[in-house]
Amino acid sequence: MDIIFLQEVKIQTILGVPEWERMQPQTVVLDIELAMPHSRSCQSDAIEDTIDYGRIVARMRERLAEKSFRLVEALAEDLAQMIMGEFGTPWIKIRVAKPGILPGVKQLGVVIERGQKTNN
Ligand SMILES: Nc1nc2c(c(=O)[nH]1)N=C([C@H](O)[C@@H](O)CO)CN2
Repeated sequence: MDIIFLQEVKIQTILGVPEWERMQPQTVVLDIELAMPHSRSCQSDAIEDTIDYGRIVARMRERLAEKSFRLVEALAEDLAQMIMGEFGTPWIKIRVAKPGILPGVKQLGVVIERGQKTNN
């Protein structure tokens, strides 16, 4: 099974529980791994045979501009379901981090994993 990864994708969005935190967009940092449904592109060298990671980044930016969440868990779940539904990946792992939101903590957040890895 082949995996596409995206590391330290920075996106601005409204997120947080308290009102003060939701008053302006903050940066979330995303690390994503997603399974390819097949490995055809390794032989064909054709973008049509793979999941275009540029399109995933563009869709996540659109999504987080139009929606807002209170919890990092809910944000991660929404992106996982969107990517699985729109891009046909059978398995995804998403790490959502908030940098510098709590004093003395560099980053905090959540990691979720959805779907099944297949044996391609
Ligand atoms: N498990 C979580 N705990 C907390 C979250 C969260 O999203 N998931 N969020 C907050 C606040 O938004 C915090 O970042 C700022 O007060 C607190 N705990």
